[in-house]
Amino acid sequence: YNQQDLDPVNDQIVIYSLQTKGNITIATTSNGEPVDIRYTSTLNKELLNNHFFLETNTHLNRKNIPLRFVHTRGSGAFGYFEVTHDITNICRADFLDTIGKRTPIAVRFSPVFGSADTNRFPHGFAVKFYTESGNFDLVGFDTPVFIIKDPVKFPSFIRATSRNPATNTFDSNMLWDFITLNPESINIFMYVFGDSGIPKGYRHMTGYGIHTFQVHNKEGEVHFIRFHIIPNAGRKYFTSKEGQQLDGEDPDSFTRDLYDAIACGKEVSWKIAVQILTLEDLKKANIDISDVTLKLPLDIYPLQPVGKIVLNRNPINYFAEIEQLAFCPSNLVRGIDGGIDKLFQARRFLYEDAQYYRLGVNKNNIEVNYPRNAKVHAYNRDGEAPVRANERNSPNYYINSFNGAMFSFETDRPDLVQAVQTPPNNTAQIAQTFKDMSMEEQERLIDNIVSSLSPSIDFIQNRAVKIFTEINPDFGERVQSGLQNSNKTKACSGILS
Ligand code: HEM
Repeated sequence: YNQQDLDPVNDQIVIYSLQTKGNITIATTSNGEPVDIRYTSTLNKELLNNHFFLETNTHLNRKNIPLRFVHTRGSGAFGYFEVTHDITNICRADFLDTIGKRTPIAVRFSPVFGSADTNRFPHGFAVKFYTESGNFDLVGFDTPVFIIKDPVKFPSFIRATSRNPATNTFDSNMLWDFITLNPESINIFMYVFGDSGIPKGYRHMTGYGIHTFQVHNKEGEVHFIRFHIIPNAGRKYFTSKEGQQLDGEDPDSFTRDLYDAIACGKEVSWKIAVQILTLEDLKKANIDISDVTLKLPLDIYPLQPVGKIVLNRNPINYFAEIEQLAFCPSNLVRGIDGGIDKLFQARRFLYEDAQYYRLGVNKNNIEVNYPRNAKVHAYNRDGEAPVRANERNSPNYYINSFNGAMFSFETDRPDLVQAVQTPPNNTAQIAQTFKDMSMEEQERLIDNIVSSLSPSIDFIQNRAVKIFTEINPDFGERVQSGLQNSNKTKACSGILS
């Protein structure tokens, strides 16, 4: 075969064989003992003396680790971030300090729920920057807003959008009960049910950091930014029909497209830009700038370019490099102080907790998570593998008198501002989003809402229509008429003939 004629995804294993000359090595047990070919058949033989048989089977029994309970399926790749514009006047992070400077990155894209890439729900866009002062993780979505403002509602949202505990099916009553009892969530669903709900593959997907991050410069002055990640391949989307068709034909279509594009040497890149606000802007704004259910108006706070991200390497081993990737909003670097809202505060420790359960307490010692460009000494030792060199023979406590690692002191490091958070209030923004859509776009939005809402019970539908009417009477009326014309599920209609 000629490698140029082979498909990077379909023929990966064939390409591997072309790139290797003969068998790569002798097969051994994990202990390094060569496995005799006679051990590969066990018929009429003593099993307990066959270490190969025992090891391959008992290892298989332990193959799976806990999955991420959200964003379970994902695709990832590696590359670099390059600074294209100077923002040292607002942020002292060293990976941003020189135009042209490159920092290695890992990226993972993920549908929040479901088993298909084309699922009409938000998608995750998470970037790990391996900077010289530790890893910075930007863990965002493809929507500019989040579902809720108060983190105490997060578990309920996850449960309401998960399978019904009795029927084990997705449940329209649960979803729309949650949405209508927490109407601030409608802002994100304007994107989910709107034209930007299903990106045309990850290369065309936009990313948003969503939170308002506090940053500071060398003088200790604070500013506030929102991150936007804009695809150079252009923002493109699938319609519901296209998405459903692709879901049936190839649930891995985005994963395949990303892998293929990188393997075929296509430019896979995004621009990173930020909206910048001063402390004064924050104080005088007539909206809660820290509210993750609100986007910040681009005409008032325009985008300032910062850099670009380029993906140019596919994972060599999916489990090692993507499944074990662990993004944490608490992975911040000097100069980026973090989101100023309560939801970000919750995320700071809940990701860490999830990953202790999923990957173990030494998750940052796993190669793909290790802050490889920084010098690490955390005064953490022992625990579940991997422990790397376990901080060798250095002193294991602080403060100590024996040349153990010392703490730094950054003069002018500002405290995180305490945003006063009001109850969510984003109706005006939702109304504006609806108004800004063309008639055809509104039609598609309403069709998608109706198809999701129509299996719900009447009182939930009525509650939804009331909220849509409050947003815009025409919106409410059109959802209601769509519901009247839809075929509501009848009793026992799920039985296949
Ligand atoms: C209270 C609010 C939230 C909580 C408690 C929460 C919790 C979690 C947890 C526990 C995980 C799995 C982590 C792991 O096992 O590696 C996760 C994944 C993720 N979350 Fe959140 N989340 C919240 C809000 C958000 C928001 C606002 C965004 C976007 C701005 C977001 C984006 C993501 C992404 C992209 C992933 C997948 C990361 C990956 O690819 O590994 N989450 N979330």
